[in-house]
Amino acid sequence: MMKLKSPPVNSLSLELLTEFAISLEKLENNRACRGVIITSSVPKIFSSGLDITEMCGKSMEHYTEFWRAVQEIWLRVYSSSMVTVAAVNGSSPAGGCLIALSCDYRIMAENPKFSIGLNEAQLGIVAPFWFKDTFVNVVGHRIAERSLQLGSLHSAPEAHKLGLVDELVPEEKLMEKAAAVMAQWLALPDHARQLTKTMMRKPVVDRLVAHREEDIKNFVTFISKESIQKSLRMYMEMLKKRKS
Ligand SMILES: CC/C=C\C/C=C\C/C=C\C/C=C/C(=O)SCCNC(=O)CCNC(=O)[C@H](O)C(C)(C)COP(=O)(O)OP(=O)(O)OC[C@H]1O[C@@H](n2cnc3c(N)ncnc32)[C@H](O)[C@@H]1OP(=O)(O)O
Repeated sequence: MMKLKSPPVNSLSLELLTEFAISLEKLENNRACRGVIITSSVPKIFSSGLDITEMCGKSMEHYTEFWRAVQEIWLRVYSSSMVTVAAVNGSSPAGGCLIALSCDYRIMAENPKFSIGLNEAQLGIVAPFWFKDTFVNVVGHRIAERSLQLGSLHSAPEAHKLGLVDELVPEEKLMEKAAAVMAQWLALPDHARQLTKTMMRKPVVDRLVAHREEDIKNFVTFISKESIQKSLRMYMEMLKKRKS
């Protein structure tokens, strides 16, 4: 099991992304490990998505390093040879949702206060093509398009209805259910499951691998724009105001 632990809200900072990638690599290289459940040890939050402070007021070099780390974590989770189950035990916007979408199966706590989705448009930013592709592969083109254009965050019941999560279970049953799903998936021979996963996911993975440097350049150019920086600063202020 891998538990995200970066209070208060599990923002995906460069440090957390780097630790996450190292942990995944260790598991991937351990032949005895055939599956991983990804969850959070922060109450009510799976992950608040990418750490917005990493994308605000920093240098081009920093944005480059940060975006490479974001790409890396997606490539590792999405193309993992292990069975990956997301036990979504709290809200999961944007980058947090991407982590869950990249797993093989998603189980969410059936708490209507928890929400999940790719809400980038609400921040005035655009989900990159590989976020979009991952989303489309889970919910289909029409639902993904509407949800992305509106930057929707869906309540747990709504997310289940849309197919964004596979199952809802009472919060106290989440880990038990995740373990049962893992056992079901691990009952199959690894090689057949792995080859099938690769067949389904390879085109999307290859697309980023082929355009990785261009994607970094696009991100750095986009995020460095003063209008985008202003949107991000306003969003952070809104988060702080909402609190007080
Ligand atoms: C042409 C295109 C080319 C390339 C692509 C270009 C761009 C694409 C770039 C990036 C994609 C972005 C992906 C992302 O993931 S952006 C992050 C989106 N996340 C969110 O919108 C979530 C925001 N947070 C919340 O809604 C709430 O915090 C949450 C529901 C998670 C928890 O609520 P709660 O009431 O429990 O806590 P808060 O008081 O709100 O937060 C505590 C504390 O944490 C700070 N915070 C929250 N989220 C973040 C974050 N994602 N990053 C950094 N900091 C965050 C919040 O401000 C509070 O701080 P403080 O007031 O100092 O205590």
